[in-house]
Amino acid sequence: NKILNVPSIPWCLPLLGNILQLGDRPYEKMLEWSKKYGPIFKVYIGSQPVVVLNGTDLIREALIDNGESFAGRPHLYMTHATLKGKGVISSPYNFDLHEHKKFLQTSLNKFGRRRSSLEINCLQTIRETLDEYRERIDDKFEFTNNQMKNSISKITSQNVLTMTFGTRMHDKKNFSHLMDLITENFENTAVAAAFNFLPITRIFKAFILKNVMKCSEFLNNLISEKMEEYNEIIDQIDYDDESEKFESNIIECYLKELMNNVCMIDNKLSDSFYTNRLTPSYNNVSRRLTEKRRSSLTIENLNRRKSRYTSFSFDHLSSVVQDLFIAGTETISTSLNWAIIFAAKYPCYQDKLIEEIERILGREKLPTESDRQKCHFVEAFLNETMRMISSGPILVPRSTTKDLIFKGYKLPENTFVMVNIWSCMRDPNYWCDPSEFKPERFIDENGNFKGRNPAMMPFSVGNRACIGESVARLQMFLIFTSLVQKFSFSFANEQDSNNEKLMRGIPGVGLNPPHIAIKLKLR
Ligand code: HEM
Repeated sequence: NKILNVPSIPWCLPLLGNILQLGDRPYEKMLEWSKKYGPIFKVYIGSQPVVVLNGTDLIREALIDNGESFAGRPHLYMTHATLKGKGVISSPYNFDLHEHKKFLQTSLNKFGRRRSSLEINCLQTIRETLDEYRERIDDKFEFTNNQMKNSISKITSQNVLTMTFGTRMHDKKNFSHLMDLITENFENTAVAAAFNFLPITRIFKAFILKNVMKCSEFLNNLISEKMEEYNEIIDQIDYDDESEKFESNIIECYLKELMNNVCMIDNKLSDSFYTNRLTPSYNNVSRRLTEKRRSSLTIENLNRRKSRYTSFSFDHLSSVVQDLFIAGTETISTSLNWAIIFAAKYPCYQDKLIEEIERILGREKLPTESDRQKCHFVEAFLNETMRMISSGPILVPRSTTKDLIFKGYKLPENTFVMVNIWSCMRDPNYWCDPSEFKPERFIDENGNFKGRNPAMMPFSVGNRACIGESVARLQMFLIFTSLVQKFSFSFANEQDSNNEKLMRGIPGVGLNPPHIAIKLKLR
C-alpha cells in the first residue's frame, strides 16, 4: 500500500474492508467520518484502498487547483469491458479525451442554443406527455414515482435521440425497448460496481455483460443505419465548406470530422477499421466508410484537408453515443422526479412556483429558453432540488494522473479517489440550515436568482466536469415549468409527507426518489 500517510479508518475486515461500515449510504458515512478523521482519509472497499475527499474547500482545491492531477478515471472492470476506455466518461485522462470533450461541448452548444432543435423537440414531446396525462386524468389520477420518472425519461431520451441522430424515434415499440435497455443498463452498472472491489462477484460477469451489451448493440445498430445514410450522401460533401451543412446532429458532425481526418491515414487508419462492437452492421459500414475515405484522398486534397481532431475513430464514436445515453437521460429525469416530490411536499413553494409561472407565461403558453431568465423562483427551486439530492452524491470515480503531494499527503499515480460532493451540498460553512429545503437561499434581496455559491457543484468542476450542464438545465426548466403550469402535485398518501426516512431516497448509481405515489390534478 503506497498511499503512505493518509489517515485510515481504524479498523476494517479482511476481504470486505470498510464496505459494511459504509453501508448503503456511503456519502453520509463519509461525511460523518470526515468530522472525526479530517476531510481526507483512506478507506478500503474490498481490498482496494480508496482516498476519500470531503468538504468544499478541499474538493475545490483538488478538482480546480490540482485539476489535472485528479482528472484520471480508474480502470473500472465493467466499463472497460464494454466501453474499452473509449469515448468520454470512462476514458483515462489523455489527448483523445480532450478532443472528444471539446467536440461534444461544441456540438451540444450548437444543438442546445436558443430556438434550437433541442428546444423545439423538447416542447413537442412535452406537449404529447401533457396530452397523455390529460387523457388519463380523473379524481384518482396517481403516479408511482417510477411511472413519473419513466414518463419524464421518455422526454429526455427523445431529446438525446434528436441531438445524436437528428430525429426522434417514432416507432413506439422500438422506443420502449430502448427505454427498457437504458434502465437495465443503469441497474446493471450499480451491480457491476461490486466487480471492482469484490473479485468473487465476477462470477456474474458473463450474465451482467450480456445485459449491458444488449443496450450497446441496439445503439450500434442505430448508428450503423445513420452511417449508411451518410455513405449515400458522402460524394456531395465538400470538406472545405466551413458552413454547418451536413452537421445537423452529433453523428453527422463526428463523421464529417472523421472522414476529413487525414492524420489517420498511415499508422492510425487501422484504429478506425478496427471495431470490436459485436454488431456486424456497424463493423461493415465503418469498414466501407474507411475504404471510401482512403480512395477519396489525393495528393491535392490531402494538403487542403486540415484535420481538427486527430484521435477520432469508429470505436470512439460508438462509446461517445453510449456515453450520451448513459449520462444524459436518467440524470435529468431523476432530478425532475425529485423536484416534483418537493413540490408535493411543500405546497407553499408550489404556490410560489405557479404564481411566477402564471405571471410570466400565463396558463397556455409553453415556456421557452428566453423565459428562463425571468423565472427566478423556478430556477431557485430546481437548484435547491439538486443541492438537496445531489443525484450523484459521489462523483464518477477519479484517479490521480501523476505522483503528487496533496495537503501534505503523498498520493502516487493511479491512486483511486472518491469525491464526496454530498459533503459540499451539505457544508455548513457555505449553507445555512443545509439539511432544510429552502429555495429562497438562491434568491437575492431584489428577488433575482443568485446561483453563485462555491459549494454548489451538482455538475462537478474542473477537468472532468459534466459537458451536458447547459442542455440539462434547459431541459429541466422546460419540462418542470410545463408540468407545474398545468398540474398540481400532492402525495397520494398524506403520511408520506412527514416520513423523513422515505425522503432520504433510495441509493443506487444516483440517489433515486422514494417509492411513493403522487396525485396529479389539472389546474
Ligand atoms: C441533471 C442532469 C445531470 C447531472 C446532475 C450531471 C452530473 C454529472 C457529474 C456529477 C459528472 C461527473 C463529473 C466528474 O467526475 O467530476 C458528469 C459527467 C458527465 N456528464 Fe453529466 N450530468 C447531467 C446531465 C448530463 C447530460 C444531459 C449530458 C449529455 C448530453 C451529460 C454528459 C456527461 C458526460 C459525457 C460526462 C463525463 C465527463 C468526463 O468524464 O470528463 N450529463 N455529469
